[in-house]
Amino acid sequence: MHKEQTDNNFKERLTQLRESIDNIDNNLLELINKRLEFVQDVGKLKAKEGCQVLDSTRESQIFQRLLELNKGPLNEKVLRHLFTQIMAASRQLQRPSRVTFLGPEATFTHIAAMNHFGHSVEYIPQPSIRDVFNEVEKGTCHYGVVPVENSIEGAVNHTLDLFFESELKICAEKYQPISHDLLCKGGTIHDIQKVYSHPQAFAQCRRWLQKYLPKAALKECGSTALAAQKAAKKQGTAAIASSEAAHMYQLEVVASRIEDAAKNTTRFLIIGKDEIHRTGEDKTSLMFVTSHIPGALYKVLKPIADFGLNMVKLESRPTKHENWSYFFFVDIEAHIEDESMQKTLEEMKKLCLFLKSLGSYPRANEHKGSLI
Ligand SMILES: C=C(O[C@@H]1C=C(C(=O)O)C=C[C@H]1O)C(=O)O
Repeated sequence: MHKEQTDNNFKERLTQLRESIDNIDNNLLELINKRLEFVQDVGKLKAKEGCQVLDSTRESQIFQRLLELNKGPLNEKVLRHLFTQIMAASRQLQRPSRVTFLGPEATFTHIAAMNHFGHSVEYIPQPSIRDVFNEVEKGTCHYGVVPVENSIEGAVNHTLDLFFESELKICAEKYQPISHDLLCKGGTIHDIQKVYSHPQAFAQCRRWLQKYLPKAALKECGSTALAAQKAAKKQGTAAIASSEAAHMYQLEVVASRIEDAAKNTTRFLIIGKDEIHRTGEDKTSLMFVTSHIPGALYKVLKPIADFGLNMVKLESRPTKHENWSYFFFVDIEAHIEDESMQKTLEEMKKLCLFLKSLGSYPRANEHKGSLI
């Protein structure tokens, strides 16, 4: 076949396919707008009854249903991303919501928040985890996002401690894969004399730094995003931060994925004032203090096993009121409305000096990586 003929065939076929895509897009647009009209009606109903806008239980059920229905080629990650954005736009239409997070912008907490709530909400950074709690408590923001544990470094103690004083509830959890890049304003790796980052990021990239930048001075900062801001101001300096930070602070990525261990993940909590209903795949977080008697912790945990519940986390923190006395934190795979959980709590309460539930919320899957 002549080249001209092949070109014409290609163009014709491309035009046909694109026409089909345009038709689908027109239908999608119409359907999304129809969906939003129903969403507005739901919003009016909720406003009348004084109900909250975000219904995590319903959203989790929507994801479960769509994932079962999906036959591809759309993959799970992209499906989740698309519907996160559609639902975020829906919530925003019912009532504009404000989400606060441990800032500044482009921290991993910000990335986790955007992956959870989508791009349609207003994001407000805070200088500390305590400020995130305060803003949600005061009601200036509807939800807060804070880190609670990292797969390599362990618990974020400050977050755990703040739950003692706070009446806020955990409304959701989010696992965010953490990947570090080396960012700088320009030039090459050979020009870098100083590297800024958060101590945890340094710890996570130790071997890489020893190999490629053994002579660079390492300067600790309060967050990887702050490190990026600093590196943006001076040539010859770099930051270890997210690729999102590169984009936000106009830096170049000199080396990507420089962390020593793959599968580095941080678990974030979404805190707020909502009570989240049962989905069937839930987690409940509890905080308690045991008495100072032999076997106290063993006895308090025993009902969890007796009622056949799965404990997925146990953490301890000093109470700070009395030396060598501890708060314990446990996560259990159940909802507080479950009968087995109710019975477990009844038994545990009898054996604790203090016990409170930090909330029941849908269990997140650790392997639903980030897309944004
Ligand atoms: C539309 C609703 O409000 C919100 C938006 C949802 C959606 O877009 O499907 C689902 C749950 C709520 O977080 C609803 O409650 O049904």
